[in-house]
Amino acid sequence: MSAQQVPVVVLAGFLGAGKTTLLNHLLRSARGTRIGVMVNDFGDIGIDAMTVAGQVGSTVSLGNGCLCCAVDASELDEYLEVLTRPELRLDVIVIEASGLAEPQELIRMLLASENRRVVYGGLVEVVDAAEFAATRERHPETDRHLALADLVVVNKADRVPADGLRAVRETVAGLAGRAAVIEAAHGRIDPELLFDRVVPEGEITGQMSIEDVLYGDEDEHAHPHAAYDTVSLTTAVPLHPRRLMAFLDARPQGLYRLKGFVDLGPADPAHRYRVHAVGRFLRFYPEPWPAGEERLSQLVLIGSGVDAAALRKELAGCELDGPDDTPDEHALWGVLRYVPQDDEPRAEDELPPER
Ligand SMILES: Nc1nc2c(ncn2[C@@H]2O[C@H](COP(=O)(O)OP(=O)(O)OP(=O)(O)O)[C@@H](O)[C@H]2O)c(=O)[nH]1
Repeated sequence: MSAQQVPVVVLAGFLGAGKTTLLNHLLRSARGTRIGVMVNDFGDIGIDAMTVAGQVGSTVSLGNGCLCCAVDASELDEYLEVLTRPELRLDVIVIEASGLAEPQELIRMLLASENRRVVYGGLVEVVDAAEFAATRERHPETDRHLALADLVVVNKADRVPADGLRAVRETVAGLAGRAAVIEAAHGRIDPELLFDRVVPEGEITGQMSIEDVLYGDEDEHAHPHAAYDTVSLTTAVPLHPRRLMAFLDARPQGLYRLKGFVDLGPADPAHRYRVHAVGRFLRFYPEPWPAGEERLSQLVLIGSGVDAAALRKELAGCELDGPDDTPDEHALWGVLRYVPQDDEPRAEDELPPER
């Protein structure tokens, strides 16, 4: 590897596994390491890009859609070109793949990149320990992703009992071959683990050879997107907390992931609420409205077999309907039940410090 080459690490894992959380931990704790970030969000609104703040001001959102579906690597190359400018002096670039990405495709694109200043730096797969068995059942390709990984982070260790965690770890280790497998809560891994695992040129660790990655059987790709729909919603009308909770409590089984920010209007004018749902897991993280920020609710919903029109209609029904539709003083309680308690980090703890 020449001295000028910047390793590009791919950070992948299924929807909601904790990629953004881990990335923010890295940005916060990798003092001295200059990290460039590319976020490959899924949906019209770049929620992830809004919640990742690069240390060097080099956060680039790849915009709508999934990078692994791009027909050619031109967009990726364009962004790599920007991030590898010598004046940025980046030590490493991390691409956070969308939760529905096919990491093999991303790796292929990186290996095929004509940018001489980058070198593939390995695949980090984040696994949600609590959802692992169910995700694997629905997505057999999980096994193939783990086989490609150089480092697997079994995240959300705090959400499963010790024996369950051990079982997940053993299964993951069996699938991940020679890759390192570590447990983490809230993505708190030692940054050295990631940045030292730069793969020497021409060699990919793990069980698959470089030929497997480059020329692997295309038909094997059961591409997860086909089965998933994304619904994005932006509204300047505040939402009624009680109706929002009724919607969330009754959300359809297929609606696996929901993320974004909501404005609860007069129920709490001082805060916006960051919201995350992953499977049946639901959390709200209140945070002061950033000064000068337009008060919007922005949500991305991802699921399979969901009725997009019905979801839009239900969400529209959560909007406050004129001055008489005012939430009473108890309306916020349902939301507050899902705000993490003191023993669980709040979203702001997972964000990098202000620069
Ligand atoms: N209890 C617990 N919650 C976690 C942990 N890591 C992440 N979370 C929460 O899980 C939710 C999803 O985390 P994200 O980091 O946004 O997940 P992601 O993989 O980036 O999600 P997508 O971009 O949608 O694929 C958020 O509410 C996080 O706060 C963890 O280790 N334990």
